[in-house]
Amino acid sequence: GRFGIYGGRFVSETLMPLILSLEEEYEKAKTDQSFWDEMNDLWTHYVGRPSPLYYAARMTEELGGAKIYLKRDELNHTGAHKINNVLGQIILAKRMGKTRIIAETGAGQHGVATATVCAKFGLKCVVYMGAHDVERQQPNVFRMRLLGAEVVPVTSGRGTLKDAMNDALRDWVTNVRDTFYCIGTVAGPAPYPAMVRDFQSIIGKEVRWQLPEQEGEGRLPDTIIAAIGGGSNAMGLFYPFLDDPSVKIIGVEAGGKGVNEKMEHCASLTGGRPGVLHGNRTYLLQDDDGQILEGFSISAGLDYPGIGPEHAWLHDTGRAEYVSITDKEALEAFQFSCRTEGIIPALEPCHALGHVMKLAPTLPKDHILVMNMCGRGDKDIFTVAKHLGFD
Ligand SMILES: CC/C=C(/N=C/c1c(COP(=O)(O)O)cnc(C)c1O)C(=O)O
Repeated sequence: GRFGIYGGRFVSETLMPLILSLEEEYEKAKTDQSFWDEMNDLWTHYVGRPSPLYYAARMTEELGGAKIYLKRDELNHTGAHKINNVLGQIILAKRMGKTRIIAETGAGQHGVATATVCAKFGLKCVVYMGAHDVERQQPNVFRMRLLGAEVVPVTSGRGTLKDAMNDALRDWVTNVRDTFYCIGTVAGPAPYPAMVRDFQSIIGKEVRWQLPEQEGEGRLPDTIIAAIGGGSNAMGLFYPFLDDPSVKIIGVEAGGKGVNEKMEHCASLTGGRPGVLHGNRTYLLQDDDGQILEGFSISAGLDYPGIGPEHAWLHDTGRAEYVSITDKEALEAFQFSCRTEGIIPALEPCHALGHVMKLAPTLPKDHILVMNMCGRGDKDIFTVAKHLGFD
Protein backbone atom coordinates (compact mmCIF):
# COMPACT_ATOMS: atom_id res chain seq x y z
CA GLY A 1 0.00 0.00 0.00
CA ARG A 2 2.96 2.29 -0.50
CA PHE A 3 3.89 4.55 -3.41
CA GLY A 4 7.46 5.50 -2.55
CA ILE A 5 7.20 7.32 0.81
CA TYR A 6 3.52 8.04 0.09
CA GLY A 7 0.40 6.06 1.03
CA GLY A 8 0.55 3.80 4.08
CA ARG A 9 -2.12 3.23 6.72
CA PHE A 10 -2.24 5.88 9.43
CA VAL A 11 -5.41 4.90 11.28
CA SER A 12 -6.53 4.39 14.89
CA GLU A 13 -6.26 0.90 16.39
CA THR A 14 -10.07 0.52 16.37
CA LEU A 15 -10.08 0.62 12.58
CA MET A 16 -7.24 -1.84 12.01
CA PRO A 17 -9.24 -5.11 12.19
CA LEU A 18 -11.76 -3.75 9.68
CA ILE A 19 -9.07 -2.41 7.38
CA LEU A 20 -7.23 -5.76 7.48
CA SER A 21 -10.42 -7.71 6.71
CA LEU A 22 -11.18 -5.32 3.82
CA GLU A 23 -7.65 -5.85 2.49
CA GLU A 24 -8.10 -9.64 2.75
CA GLU A 25 -11.49 -9.45 0.99
CA TYR A 26 -10.07 -7.29 -1.79
CA GLU A 27 -7.00 -9.48 -2.31
CA LYS A 28 -9.35 -12.47 -2.68
CA ALA A 29 -11.73 -10.61 -5.06
CA LYS A 30 -8.85 -9.47 -7.29
CA THR A 31 -8.34 -13.03 -8.55
CA ASP A 32 -11.97 -14.16 -8.19
CA GLN A 33 -13.54 -14.36 -11.66
CA SER A 34 -17.07 -14.32 -10.19
CA PHE A 35 -16.30 -10.88 -8.67
CA TRP A 36 -15.23 -9.43 -12.03
CA ASP A 37 -18.12 -11.20 -13.81
CA GLU A 38 -20.54 -9.38 -11.47
CA MET A 39 -18.66 -6.08 -11.96
CA ASN A 40 -18.66 -6.40 -15.75
CA ASP A 41 -22.34 -7.31 -15.80
CA LEU A 42 -23.26 -4.23 -13.73
CA TRP A 43 -20.85 -1.94 -15.63
CA THR A 44 -22.53 -3.07 -18.87
CA HIS A 45 -26.20 -3.30 -17.96
CA TYR A 46 -26.52 -0.86 -15.03
CA VAL A 47 -23.86 1.80 -15.64
CA GLY A 48 -23.98 1.63 -19.45
CA ARG A 49 -20.28 0.97 -20.12
CA PRO A 50 -18.24 1.17 -22.25
CA SER A 51 -18.50 4.96 -22.16
CA PRO A 52 -17.93 6.43 -25.65
CA LEU A 53 -14.54 7.74 -26.75
CA TYR A 54 -15.77 10.73 -28.72
CA TYR A 55 -13.78 12.69 -31.32
CA ALA A 56 -14.49 16.38 -30.56
CA ALA A 57 -14.18 17.71 -34.11
CA ARG A 58 -15.29 21.30 -33.41
CA MET A 59 -13.03 21.67 -30.37
CA THR A 60 -10.16 20.27 -32.46
CA GLU A 61 -10.90 22.59 -35.36
CA GLU A 62 -11.30 25.71 -33.24
CA LEU A 63 -8.09 25.08 -31.26
CA GLY A 64 -6.29 24.25 -34.50
CA GLY A 65 -3.81 21.70 -33.24
CA ALA A 66 -3.97 18.25 -31.59
CA LYS A 67 -6.85 15.84 -32.27
CA ILE A 68 -9.06 15.93 -29.15
CA TYR A 69 -10.92 12.85 -27.91
CA LEU A 70 -13.25 13.00 -24.91
CA LYS A 71 -13.77 9.88 -22.77
CA ARG A 72 -17.45 10.26 -21.99
CA ASP A 73 -17.76 9.02 -18.40
CA GLU A 74 -20.28 11.76 -17.84
CA LEU A 75 -22.70 9.47 -19.72
CA ASN A 76 -22.52 6.79 -17.03
CA HIS A 77 -25.61 6.19 -14.89
CA THR A 78 -25.67 9.01 -12.21
CA GLY A 79 -23.59 11.31 -14.45
CA ALA A 80 -19.96 10.78 -13.48
CA HIS A 81 -17.14 8.22 -13.09
CA LYS A 82 -17.84 7.73 -9.35
CA ILE A 83 -20.15 4.75 -9.84
CA ASN A 84 -17.30 2.68 -11.38
CA ASN A 85 -15.67 2.55 -7.92
CA VAL A 86 -18.84 2.44 -5.78
CA LEU A 87 -19.98 -0.80 -7.41
CA GLY A 88 -16.73 -2.55 -6.54
CA GLN A 89 -16.65 -1.36 -2.92
CA ILE A 90 -20.30 -2.24 -2.26
CA ILE A 91 -19.95 -5.74 -3.69
CA LEU A 92 -17.03 -6.17 -1.25
CA ALA A 93 -19.12 -4.69 1.60
CA LYS A 94 -21.85 -7.25 0.88
CA ARG A 95 -19.28 -10.06 0.89
CA MET A 96 -18.15 -8.76 4.31
CA GLY A 97 -21.73 -8.90 5.59
CA LYS A 98 -22.00 -5.13 6.09
CA THR A 99 -25.50 -3.67 6.00
CA ARG A 100 -24.83 0.05 6.52
CA ILE A 101 -22.82 2.08 3.98
CA ILE A 102 -21.37 5.53 4.73
CA ALA A 103 -19.69 7.91 2.30
CA GLU A 104 -18.23 11.41 2.12
CA THR A 105 -19.14 13.65 -0.77
CA GLY A 106 -18.17 17.08 -2.12
CA ALA A 107 -19.71 17.50 -5.56
CA GLY A 108 -22.40 15.05 -4.55
CA GLN A 109 -21.60 12.71 -7.44
CA HIS A 110 -19.97 10.15 -5.17
CA GLY A 111 -22.86 10.55 -2.75
CA VAL A 112 -25.42 10.00 -5.51
CA ALA A 113 -23.50 6.99 -6.84
CA THR A 114 -23.36 5.47 -3.33
CA ALA A 115 -27.08 6.16 -2.70
CA THR A 116 -27.89 4.67 -6.12
CA VAL A 117 -26.01 1.41 -5.58
CA CYS A 118 -27.36 1.13 -2.01
CA ALA A 119 -30.90 1.46 -3.39
CA LYS A 120 -30.11 -1.23 -5.96
CA PHE A 121 -28.80 -3.60 -3.26
CA GLY A 122 -31.26 -2.57 -0.51
CA LEU A 123 -28.57 -1.25 1.86
CA LYS A 124 -28.81 1.64 4.35
CA CYS A 125 -26.89 4.70 3.17
CA VAL A 126 -25.58 7.72 5.12
CA VAL A 127 -23.69 10.46 3.22
CA TYR A 128 -21.62 13.17 4.93
CA MET A 129 -21.54 16.43 2.97
CA GLY A 130 -20.04 19.82 3.85
CA ALA A 131 -22.72 22.48 4.44
CA HIS A 132 -21.09 24.71 1.78
CA ASP A 133 -21.32 21.85 -0.73
CA VAL A 134 -24.94 21.12 0.27
CA GLU A 135 -25.63 24.70 -0.85
CA ARG A 136 -23.69 24.65 -4.14
CA GLN A 137 -24.65 21.13 -5.29
CA GLN A 138 -28.36 21.17 -4.36
CA PRO A 139 -29.55 19.01 -7.30
CA ASN A 140 -27.37 16.17 -6.02
CA VAL A 141 -28.63 16.62 -2.44
CA PHE A 142 -32.19 16.13 -3.72
CA ARG A 143 -31.12 13.10 -5.75
CA MET A 144 -29.47 11.46 -2.73
CA ARG A 145 -32.57 11.97 -0.62
CA LEU A 146 -34.87 10.72 -3.40
CA LEU A 147 -32.73 7.60 -3.58
CA GLY A 148 -33.32 6.97 0.13
CA ALA A 149 -29.98 8.12 1.57
CA GLU A 150 -29.63 10.19 4.74
CA VAL A 151 -27.57 13.32 3.94
CA VAL A 152 -25.71 14.67 7.01
CA PRO A 153 -24.58 18.30 6.56
CA VAL A 154 -21.13 18.94 8.07
CA THR A 155 -20.56 22.42 9.46
CA SER A 156 -16.94 22.19 10.67
CA GLY A 157 -14.18 24.05 8.78
CA ARG A 158 -15.36 25.58 5.50
CA GLY A 159 -17.97 22.86 5.16
CA THR A 160 -16.34 21.15 2.17
CA LEU A 161 -14.96 17.72 1.26
CA LYS A 162 -12.16 17.64 3.86
CA ASP A 163 -14.68 18.25 6.65
CA ALA A 164 -17.08 15.65 5.27
CA MET A 165 -14.29 13.06 5.20
CA ASN A 166 -13.38 13.88 8.82
CA ASP A 167 -16.94 13.18 9.96
CA ALA A 168 -17.29 10.04 7.83
CA LEU A 169 -14.13 8.65 9.46
CA ARG A 170 -15.51 9.50 12.94
CA ASP A 171 -18.76 7.67 12.13
CA TRP A 172 -16.81 4.67 10.87
CA VAL A 173 -14.69 4.38 14.04
CA THR A 174 -17.93 4.36 16.07
CA ASN A 175 -19.75 1.79 13.92
CA VAL A 176 -17.08 -0.58 12.64
CA ARG A 177 -19.24 -3.65 13.30
CA ASP A 178 -22.02 -3.12 10.75
CA THR A 179 -20.68 -0.23 8.66
CA PHE A 180 -18.58 -0.09 5.50
CA TYR A 181 -16.94 3.23 4.54
CA CYS A 182 -17.17 3.68 0.76
CA ILE A 183 -14.34 6.16 0.00
CA GLY A 184 -14.93 8.15 -3.18
CA THR A 185 -11.39 8.78 -4.37
CA VAL A 186 -7.84 7.33 -4.45
CA ALA A 187 -7.11 8.54 -0.91
CA GLY A 188 -7.37 7.09 2.60
CA PRO A 189 -5.55 4.25 4.35
CA ALA A 190 -4.24 1.31 2.29
CA PRO A 191 -5.80 -0.56 0.49
CA TYR A 192 -8.24 2.22 -0.56
CA PRO A 193 -5.97 4.21 -2.96
CA ALA A 194 -4.93 1.10 -4.93
CA MET A 195 -8.41 -0.50 -4.76
CA VAL A 196 -10.20 2.63 -6.01
CA ARG A 197 -7.57 3.01 -8.74
CA ASP A 198 -8.14 -0.61 -9.82
CA PHE A 199 -11.91 -0.09 -10.08
CA GLN A 200 -11.52 3.22 -11.98
CA SER A 201 -8.97 1.67 -14.38
CA ILE A 202 -11.89 0.44 -16.49
CA ILE A 203 -11.70 3.96 -17.98
CA GLY A 204 -8.16 3.63 -19.35
CA LYS A 205 -8.60 -0.02 -20.28
CA GLU A 206 -11.51 0.92 -22.57
CA VAL A 207 -9.50 3.77 -24.15
CA ARG A 208 -6.74 1.26 -25.02
CA TRP A 209 -9.05 -0.64 -27.40
CA GLN A 210 -11.40 2.22 -28.39
CA LEU A 211 -8.71 4.51 -29.85
CA PRO A 212 -7.30 1.93 -32.33
CA GLU A 213 -10.89 1.36 -33.55
CA GLN A 214 -10.93 4.99 -34.73
CA GLU A 215 -7.24 5.71 -35.36
CA GLY A 216 -5.76 2.41 -36.56
CA GLU A 217 -4.22 -0.75 -35.15
CA GLY A 218 -2.14 -0.32 -32.02
CA ARG A 219 -2.57 3.47 -31.88
CA LEU A 220 -1.83 4.83 -28.38
CA PRO A 221 -2.79 8.34 -27.25
CA ASP A 222 0.13 10.79 -27.36
CA THR A 223 -1.19 12.73 -24.34
CA ILE A 224 -3.79 11.80 -21.71
CA ILE A 225 -5.17 14.43 -19.38
CA ALA A 226 -7.59 14.54 -16.43
CA ALA A 227 -8.73 16.85 -13.65
CA ILE A 228 -7.67 15.96 -10.10
CA GLY A 229 -9.58 16.29 -6.83
CA GLY A 230 -8.37 13.25 -4.91
CA GLY A 231 -7.33 11.81 -8.28
CA SER A 232 -9.54 8.78 -8.98
CA ASN A 233 -10.80 9.58 -12.50
CA ALA A 234 -7.22 10.55 -13.39
CA MET A 235 -5.67 7.35 -11.98
CA GLY A 236 -8.36 5.36 -13.79
CA LEU A 237 -7.34 6.88 -17.13
CA PHE A 238 -3.58 6.97 -16.38
CA TYR A 239 -2.93 3.58 -14.76
CA PRO A 240 -3.28 1.36 -17.86
CA PHE A 241 -0.79 3.64 -19.68
CA LEU A 242 1.91 4.05 -16.99
CA ASP A 243 4.20 1.54 -18.74
CA ASP A 244 3.81 3.13 -22.19
CA PRO A 245 6.59 5.76 -22.15
CA SER A 246 5.33 7.33 -25.39
CA VAL A 247 2.12 8.41 -23.59
CA LYS A 248 2.49 11.81 -21.93
CA ILE A 249 0.44 12.08 -18.72
CA ILE A 250 -0.94 15.37 -17.36
CA GLY A 251 -2.98 15.90 -14.18
CA VAL A 252 -4.81 19.22 -13.71
CA GLU A 253 -5.42 20.54 -10.19
CA ALA A 254 -7.76 23.31 -9.05
CA GLY A 255 -5.99 26.67 -9.23
CA GLY A 256 -8.91 28.48 -7.55
CA LYS A 257 -8.15 32.20 -7.42
CA GLY A 258 -4.53 31.53 -8.38
CA VAL A 259 -1.68 29.43 -6.97
CA ASN A 260 0.10 31.89 -4.66
CA GLU A 261 0.91 32.39 -0.99
CA LYS A 262 -2.73 33.34 -0.26
CA MET A 263 -3.45 29.59 -0.75
CA GLU A 264 -6.90 30.19 -2.26
CA HIS A 265 -6.59 27.08 -4.41
CA CYS A 266 -6.42 23.27 -4.13
CA ALA A 267 -3.27 22.60 -6.13
CA SER A 268 -1.84 20.27 -3.49
CA LEU A 269 1.13 19.14 -5.61
CA THR A 270 2.06 22.58 -6.93
CA GLY A 271 1.44 24.48 -3.70
CA GLY A 272 1.70 21.84 -0.96
CA ARG A 273 4.20 19.49 0.65
CA PRO A 274 4.20 15.96 2.14
CA GLY A 275 2.15 15.33 5.30
CA VAL A 276 -0.36 12.87 6.74
CA LEU A 277 -4.16 13.27 6.48
CA HIS A 278 -7.14 10.87 6.33
CA GLY A 279 -4.94 7.84 6.85
CA ASN A 280 -2.33 8.37 4.16
CA ARG A 281 0.90 10.30 3.62
CA THR A 282 0.74 12.54 0.57
CA TYR A 283 1.08 16.17 -0.59
CA LEU A 284 -1.15 18.50 1.42
CA LEU A 285 -1.82 22.22 1.62
CA GLN A 286 -0.53 23.07 5.08
CA ASP A 287 0.89 26.02 6.99
CA ASP A 288 4.41 26.12 8.47
CA ASP A 289 3.18 24.35 11.62
CA GLY A 290 1.65 21.53 9.56
CA GLN A 291 -1.96 22.67 10.07
CA ILE A 292 -4.00 21.53 7.08
CA LEU A 293 -5.33 24.55 5.17
CA GLU A 294 -8.91 24.88 3.90
CA GLY A 295 -8.08 25.33 0.20
CA PHE A 296 -10.42 26.94 -2.28
CA SER A 297 -12.09 26.03 -5.59
CA ILE A 298 -15.23 26.91 -7.53
CA SER A 299 -15.55 23.17 -8.05
CA ALA A 300 -16.77 21.16 -5.05
CA GLY A 301 -15.25 17.94 -6.39
CA LEU A 302 -11.74 19.42 -6.58
CA ASP A 303 -12.07 21.40 -3.36
CA TYR A 304 -9.76 19.17 -1.33
CA PRO A 305 -6.36 20.21 0.14
CA GLY A 306 -4.83 16.80 -0.54
CA ILE A 307 -4.25 14.36 -3.38
CA GLY A 308 -4.05 10.59 -3.78
CA PRO A 309 -0.63 9.18 -2.77
CA GLU A 310 -0.06 7.50 -6.15
CA HIS A 311 -0.20 10.94 -7.79
CA ALA A 312 2.33 12.25 -5.27
CA TRP A 313 4.62 9.42 -6.36
CA LEU A 314 3.99 9.94 -10.12
CA HIS A 315 4.81 13.63 -9.55
CA ASP A 316 8.08 12.94 -7.72
CA THR A 317 9.19 10.28 -10.23
CA GLY A 318 8.34 12.59 -13.12
CA ARG A 319 6.12 10.03 -14.89
CA ALA A 320 3.27 12.53 -14.86
CA GLU A 321 3.20 16.32 -15.12
CA TYR A 322 0.84 18.27 -12.84
CA VAL A 323 -0.48 21.72 -13.71
CA SER A 324 -3.35 23.87 -12.40
CA ILE A 325 -6.25 25.80 -13.93
CA THR A 326 -8.01 28.68 -12.15
CA ASP A 327 -11.75 29.08 -11.47
CA LYS A 328 -11.88 31.71 -14.23
CA GLU A 329 -10.21 29.44 -16.82
CA ALA A 330 -12.54 26.58 -15.81
CA LEU A 331 -15.61 28.79 -16.39
CA GLU A 332 -14.26 29.72 -19.85
CA ALA A 333 -13.80 26.01 -20.60
CA PHE A 334 -17.35 25.33 -19.42
CA GLN A 335 -18.70 27.76 -22.02
CA PHE A 336 -16.30 26.50 -24.71
CA SER A 337 -17.60 22.92 -24.27
CA CYS A 338 -21.25 24.01 -24.44
CA ARG A 339 -20.66 26.19 -27.49
CA THR A 340 -18.44 23.90 -29.59
CA GLU A 341 -19.71 20.41 -28.72
CA GLY A 342 -23.11 20.80 -27.05
CA ILE A 343 -21.75 19.12 -23.90
CA ILE A 344 -22.56 20.78 -20.55
CA PRO A 345 -19.59 19.60 -18.44
CA ALA A 346 -19.19 19.41 -14.67
CA LEU A 347 -16.90 22.13 -13.29
CA GLU A 348 -14.37 19.43 -12.37
CA PRO A 349 -13.45 18.23 -15.91
CA CYS A 350 -13.60 21.89 -17.00
CA HIS A 351 -10.20 22.19 -15.32
CA ALA A 352 -8.78 19.50 -17.62
CA LEU A 353 -10.45 21.19 -20.60
CA GLY A 354 -8.99 24.55 -19.55
CA HIS A 355 -5.52 23.06 -19.92
CA VAL A 356 -6.46 21.34 -23.23
CA MET A 357 -7.40 24.81 -24.53
CA LYS A 358 -3.87 26.03 -23.74
CA LEU A 359 -2.01 22.91 -24.88
CA ALA A 360 -3.83 21.69 -28.04
CA PRO A 361 -2.96 24.74 -30.20
CA THR A 362 0.75 24.14 -29.52
CA LEU A 363 0.65 20.53 -30.76
CA PRO A 364 0.77 19.12 -34.32
CA LYS A 365 -2.47 17.95 -36.00
CA ASP A 366 -1.48 14.28 -35.81
CA HIS A 367 -0.96 14.47 -32.03
CA ILE A 368 -3.80 12.59 -30.30
CA LEU A 369 -4.97 13.98 -26.94
CA VAL A 370 -7.49 12.06 -24.79
CA MET A 371 -9.26 13.94 -21.97
CA ASN A 372 -11.51 12.50 -19.25
CA MET A 373 -14.96 14.09 -19.47
CA CYS A 374 -15.64 12.62 -16.03
CA GLY A 375 -18.89 14.36 -15.12
CA ARG A 376 -21.92 16.25 -16.44
CA GLY A 377 -22.77 19.80 -15.51
CA ASP A 378 -26.41 19.58 -14.40
CA LYS A 379 -25.30 20.02 -10.76
CA ASP A 380 -23.39 23.21 -11.63
CA ILE A 381 -25.77 25.18 -13.85
CA PHE A 382 -26.91 27.46 -11.01
CA THR A 383 -23.31 28.28 -10.01
CA VAL A 384 -22.36 29.02 -13.61
CA ALA A 385 -25.56 31.01 -14.27
CA LYS A 386 -24.70 33.22 -11.30
CA HIS A 387 -21.13 33.78 -12.53
CA LEU A 388 -22.41 34.61 -16.01
CA GLY A 389 -25.10 36.93 -14.68
CA PHE A 390 -27.89 34.77 -16.13
CA ASP A 391 -29.92 34.65 -12.92
C1 LIG B 1 -15.25 11.85 -3.14
C2 LIG B 1 -15.50 13.31 -3.20
C3 LIG B 1 -15.44 13.85 -4.58
C4 LIG B 1 -16.52 14.04 -5.41
N1 LIG B 1 -16.39 14.37 -6.72
C5 LIG B 1 -15.28 14.58 -7.32
C6 LIG B 1 -15.24 14.74 -8.77
C7 LIG B 1 -14.02 14.78 -9.43
C8 LIG B 1 -12.71 14.77 -8.68
O1 LIG B 1 -12.57 13.54 -8.01
P1 LIG B 1 -11.40 12.54 -8.47
O2 LIG B 1 -11.77 12.01 -9.81
O3 LIG B 1 -11.37 11.46 -7.43
O4 LIG B 1 -10.14 13.37 -8.51
C9 LIG B 1 -13.99 14.87 -10.81
N2 LIG B 1 -15.12 14.92 -11.55
C10 LIG B 1 -16.33 14.89 -10.94
C11 LIG B 1 -17.55 14.96 -11.80
C12 LIG B 1 -16.43 14.81 -9.53
O5 LIG B 1 -17.64 14.79 -8.95
C13 LIG B 1 -17.92 13.85 -5.00
O6 LIG B 1 -18.22 13.84 -3.81
O7 LIG B 1 -18.78 13.71 -5.90
